[in-house]
Order: sequence, then C-alpha cells, then structure tokens
Amino acid sequence: MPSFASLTAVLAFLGVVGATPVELQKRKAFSIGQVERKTYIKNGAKSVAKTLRKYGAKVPQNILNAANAGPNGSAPAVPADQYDSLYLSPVDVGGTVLQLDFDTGSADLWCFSDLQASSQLTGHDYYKAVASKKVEGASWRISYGDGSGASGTVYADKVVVGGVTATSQAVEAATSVSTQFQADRDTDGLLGLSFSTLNTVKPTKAKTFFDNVKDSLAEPLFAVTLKYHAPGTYDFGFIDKSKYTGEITYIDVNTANGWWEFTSTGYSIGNGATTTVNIDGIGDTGTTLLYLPTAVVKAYYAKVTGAQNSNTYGGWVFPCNSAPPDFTLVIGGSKQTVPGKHINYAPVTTGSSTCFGGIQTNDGIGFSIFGDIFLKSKYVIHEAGAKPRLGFAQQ
Ligand SMILES: C[C@@H](SC(=N)N)c1ccc(Cl)cc1
Ligand SMILES: C[C@@H](SC(=N)N)c1ccc(Cl)cc1
Repeated sequence: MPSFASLTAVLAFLGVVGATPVELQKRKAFSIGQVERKTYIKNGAKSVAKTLRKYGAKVPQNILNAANAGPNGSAPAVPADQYDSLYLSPVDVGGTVLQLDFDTGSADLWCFSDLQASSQLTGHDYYKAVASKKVEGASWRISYGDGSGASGTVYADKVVVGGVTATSQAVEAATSVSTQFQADRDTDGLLGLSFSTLNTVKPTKAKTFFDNVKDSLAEPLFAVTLKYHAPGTYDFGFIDKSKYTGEITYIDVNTANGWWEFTSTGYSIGNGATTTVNIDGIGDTGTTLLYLPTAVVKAYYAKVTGAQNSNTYGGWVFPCNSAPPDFTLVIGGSKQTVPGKHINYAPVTTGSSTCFGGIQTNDGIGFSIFGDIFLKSKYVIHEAGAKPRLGFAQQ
C-alpha cells in the first residue's frame, strides 16, 4: 500500500481537485480505482496544465510535454482568388466538407444550407440541415463591416477542422444571405475565431469552434499563417517552429470588444525614422486590407509615386508600376514589417494600370484593422486563457 504522503502526491499530480489531505483523513475508508497509467498520466498532465494556467502559473516544460499529446490539427488557408481577397479552409460540417472563411473578426460559424432557396445554392457546397439536430427556438443574424450579412437557424452538429473535432458545435444554417455572399460562389460560409461574446445566436449565444475545442488541445491556442498569393495554414493546439524565423513577441489582448484587440505604439515607412503614436486595432483574418489612422495613411502615400485618394475608386490608388515602400508597425516593442509588394493590392478593375492600395484609412470604422495585408507576412499565435495574448513572428 503506498504511503499516505505518496498517495497525496499522486492525487495532486493527477489534478484531483477538491480532495485535500485533511478531507481524505476524515474519510477513513476509501478506495482509488486502479486506472491504466498512461491514460491517466496524459489526462493528468493536461488537467494539471489547465489548473496551472487557470491560476496564471507557468506550466513546467515536463508537464507541457506530457500534456502535448492532445488532438492538435492543421487546416490549409487557400487564397480564394489571385489577389488574396479572402482565404478559404475546408471544414467537415455534419458530414459535408465546406469551404469556410476563417474570420478572427467575428464569432459565428455559419454556412450555406438547404434551408435557402435553391437558386442561392448554385456553385456552393452546403450544410444539410437535419431536423433532429435543430436547436429549437434559436436564430442568428449577422452583418459585417462591409455591409454584407446573413441570417438563419441553428443546429448542433459535429464539425472537424484539420482532425480537431467539436462534437456538438452550433452550426448556424443560413436561410438567407446578402448579395455579396450570393455573388461569391467560393465562400460556403464563415468560421468565427474572435471571442464568443460577439456571437449573434439568440436567445443564448453559441461558442466558437475554438472555444469548444481549446481545452482538448495540447495548448489553448491557434496560430495563423496567411501567405501572399499562396496557401498558408491555421494550426490548432501547437506552435510550429518551421513556420517562422526569429523571436515571437507577445502582447496582451484587450477582449472588452470581443476582438483580438491590441495597441501598436508606432510606425515607420521604408527605412525612415519611427513615429511614436498609439494605434489601437484588431487582428482580423476576415478583412482583406490594412486600415489605419488617416495621418498614417497620408504619410505613407506621400512616399508612393502618383498616389492619390480617389473618389472614383473609394480609396488610395497609385500606378501599378509604382514600387510602394515597406511599412513597419511597432508591436510589443518589436518591428513588424509589411513588404511594400504586399501593399500593391490589385488593379482597380481588371487590366487597369491603376492599382488599389493595401493600406487604407480607418475613417468611419472607429479603430484600425490589421487585416490580411498585414497578416500575410507574419506568424500570429492567438493564445486563450486567463489573459489572452497575441504572439507575432516574421514568416
Ligand atoms: C471586424 C470587421 S468584419 C469581420 N472581420 N467579420 C470589420 C468591422 C467593421 C468594419 Cl467598418 C469593417 C470590418
Ligand atoms: C463580402 C463578404 S463575402 C466575400 N467578400 N467573399 C464577406 C466576407 C467575409 C467577411 Cl468577414 C465579411 C464579408
């Protein structure tokens, strides 16, 4: 029979919460069911890691290693078109693989469904709503910053992303989608990765896919690798050292508005001097461009030959043969540079020699948006927990 002290130590390691030694002494007769060691240790390490994180303590590497057997996963992020207007990832939603736009700027997982008029489904894969899985009385309605939107009803179904499974995910089946989504035959819906406080399901908010799976992952994080005119990845549960160079710089996130929101402390243009100014904004994979304060945008395009703020095209444009300079944001004291090439977004119309800038003003938005133009040269770790953080590294 192991000594009392060693038994207590084992219990502590297995993260058995609540059975303190004194309580155990009171319970004269008790038995511990013998369980297969490896199962318990793996779960034990995971629960110890979870407990340590819960109280803000650092998780020792040995416990992290033991816990790291979680069902982590990785999904591709494929540009929907030649200009990276958005990125699509395959997701198994109730047995049908849909192409969804992973969006760190919203919290609804919604998709085209057979509840819509069939005319809206041409060219799409879509969710087959099953009555037995319907969440009675629940509905959703979302509108996005660009004026697009969708609405419908809710089902509880299995969703799999890169081998990571949410067994009962709120699947928001569309009954109606806006013209932008009807015109976009590539996008079968969105998978929200902001904080669940932004979810639109009524009467009870639903949880995002990440919120549903994060405790089953080796680590409660996902990492975003969007690329310029090439497929990237969304990794769940682990950090992939092969996807970045140099050091990761972490910053705390302000979750009050439900976004991955943070403040950059300055910027520079080309190899110019750094201007110190606070730029509050959100990391957002669902927004194509980089929206910044007007003063910053004007300073940038002053360095671009032939640039002008066009009423015709609704933003800053310049000759496609201009070579826009690099743009650097200071984040957590580190310099995060966007290659100038990434800031030549696309011709304003097919074949035009006038190009639309990847940097635009945040006028009317109320905050800046660090969208795909910024993200597609970075490796960005989104870490949940008591104090959510973002980690940035250069790809
Ligand atoms: C947060 C994004 S929308 C999204 N990523 N789901 C956004 C908000 C407001 C404006 Cl004006 C433009 C874009
Ligand atoms: C304009 C629509 S659909 C599209 N442009 N393919 C859209 C996509 C993603 C978000 Cl986050 C918001 C709106």
